[in-house]
Amino acid sequence: MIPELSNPSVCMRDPQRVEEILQSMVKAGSNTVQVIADFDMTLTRFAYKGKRCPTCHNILDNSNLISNECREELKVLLDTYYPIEIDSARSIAEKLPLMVEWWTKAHKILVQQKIRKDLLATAVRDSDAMLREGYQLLFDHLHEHSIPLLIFSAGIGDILEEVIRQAGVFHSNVKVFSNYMDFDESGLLKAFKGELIHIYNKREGALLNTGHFEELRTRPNVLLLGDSLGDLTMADGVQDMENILKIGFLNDKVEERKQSYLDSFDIVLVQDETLEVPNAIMLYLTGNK
Ligand SMILES: Nc1ccn([C@@H]2O[C@H](COP(=O)(O)O)[C@@H](O)[C@H]2O)c(=O)n1
Ligand SMILES: [Mg+2]
Repeated sequence: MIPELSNPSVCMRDPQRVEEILQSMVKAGSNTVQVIADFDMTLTRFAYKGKRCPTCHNILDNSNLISNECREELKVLLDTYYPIEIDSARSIAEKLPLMVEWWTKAHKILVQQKIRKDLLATAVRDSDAMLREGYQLLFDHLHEHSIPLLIFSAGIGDILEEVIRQAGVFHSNVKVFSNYMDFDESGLLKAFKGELIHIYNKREGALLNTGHFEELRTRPNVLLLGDSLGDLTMADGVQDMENILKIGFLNDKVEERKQSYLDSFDIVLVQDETLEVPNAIMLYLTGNK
């Protein structure tokens, strides 16, 4: 049906079920579809030429907006908590308080640095952050077809927006739920706004934004893109959902995590740095292929 579903990176627990969901979505029409995507390591690359690409947080960690001492502290946190984030031997319940601990400690350190708002764009420009290959087609195609794209990220909203702005794809159909920085009147970081979003409370984040999902009530068919099992709850605010197709990028610790990803996502993309498969699905749903 979609040749890209035979790519070597594609794994599916139940290809028949994927076909049924796609057919049902095509029948309903692309004007009933919305896309909900995670950002770090989903819309952005996990690695390029063998080197890890940064998350929103890492863009700051690696920048000169923070002191060397702070960089060291953030690195210790990353080295402590990232292995926990991807540890398949621990349950989400066990990991959740540790993830809260990670985000809380990191944000506290960042706030102490009095980061300047006007320097964020330079930090992004100087970083190694990269959207996945095929991003232009995905963003532009969704925009051309007026399909809403919600980017739901436990990263840093201000950085995320800058990444997509600099890539020229922050179109009017894009909405972002994330952790936003709060600056004082002189433009120095003083706090993070609102409720913290970490990788395991996206359901709560979604339910705090019922207004957004209410507006999209006529779009009960969802294409979900994520790289963490926590991303599976990003669509929990969608009202009267009819179909959901869940695509998961499995970037790291592939063998240990493959089975749980296959059990949870409809399509698993193993170490695939491109958006080729989501794009092929998008084109199929909009009748362009
Ligand atoms: N201090 C931190 C905290 C989290 N991260 C990474 O951010 C990712 C979350 O962002 P999403 O867009 O994927 O929701 C998460 O996977 C963490 O690894 C970080 O780098 N530093
Ligand atoms: Mg992610």
